Amino acid sequence: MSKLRVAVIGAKGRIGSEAVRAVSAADDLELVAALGRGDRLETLAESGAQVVVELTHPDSVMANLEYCVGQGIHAVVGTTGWTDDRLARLGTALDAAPGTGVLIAPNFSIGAVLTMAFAQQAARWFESVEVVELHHPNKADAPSGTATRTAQLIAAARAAAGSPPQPDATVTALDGARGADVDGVPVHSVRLRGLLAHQEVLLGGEGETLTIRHDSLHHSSFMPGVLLGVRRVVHTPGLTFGLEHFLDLG
Ligand SMILES: NC(=O)C1=CN([C@@H]2O[C@H](COP(=O)(O)OP(=O)(O)OC[C@H]3O[C@@H](n4cnc5c(N)ncnc54)[C@H](O)[C@@H]3O)[C@@H](O)[C@H]2O)C=CC1
Ligand SMILES: O=C(O)C1=N[C@H](C(=O)O)C[C@H](O)C1
Repeated sequence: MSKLRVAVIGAKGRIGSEAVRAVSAADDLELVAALGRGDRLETLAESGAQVVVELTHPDSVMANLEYCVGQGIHAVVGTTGWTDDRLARLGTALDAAPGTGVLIAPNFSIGAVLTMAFAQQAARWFESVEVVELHHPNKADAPSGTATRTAQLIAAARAAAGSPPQPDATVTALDGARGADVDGVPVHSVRLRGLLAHQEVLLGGEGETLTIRHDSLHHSSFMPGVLLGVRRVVHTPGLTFGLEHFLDLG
């Protein structure tokens, strides 16, 4: 059986270099291109890439994806920075490229995907919920894509359950003291040398709290999700947002 031809953009980065290793080691995949900043996107089409793994920077990802989708190359995207406007732009590009699939995964690690699912499930049962994400200090953005998505899912679950706004009588003396507001859920970002990627969802009710915590301790934690995405995206036209759609979470 012929191997799936895969390219990585952002190949010298923290997660990109791990993806290059993981794709190269997979028996059913062939690494046909590994692009860094300044390399020509045309290399992707010339190499015959069927799937691109995009792991660059929020400032780069749109142009890279518009090129790939325009060429009918499927994409698995870990890069952050997704807004409704950007998703709409990508949707328009995909409409013009029927058969092409793009997976955007705010987080490729199974533990992080489960954290989001558990938080969504728990959200309606607690009065209060806050998200704390903790990352290495070289991270491009804050809050993390995972924390933003987690907060959005929690807010949607609370809205569906008819939950009232969270109790909070605080008068803040300094801007930012209560974190960023994502759909009514406070999100706090910590940047600390020594960390990689971590998240806590804190839920509070009468006389009890529940903490859901996930830690990515190495970039290898993201690779099973990247490889699953590569194998599945070629059979999944259109836009898929979230790796959970490729997992059977029961
Ligand atoms: N979804 C997930 O599970 C994960 C997502 N990420 C996200 O992936 C992105 C990259 O993260 P890191 O690897 O830590 O960053 P990094 O800075 O270590 O690597 C990014 C690489 O992309 C390159 N690059 C930037 N623009 C480019 C372009 N136009 N063409 C080709 N290469 C380009 C940079 O030169 C750099 O080598 C971030 O948005 C981060 O949040 C990171 C880890 C896991
Ligand atoms: O930049 C990172 O490192 C990570 N970025 C993603 C995010 O913003 O959620 C995923 C993971 O947290 C690691």
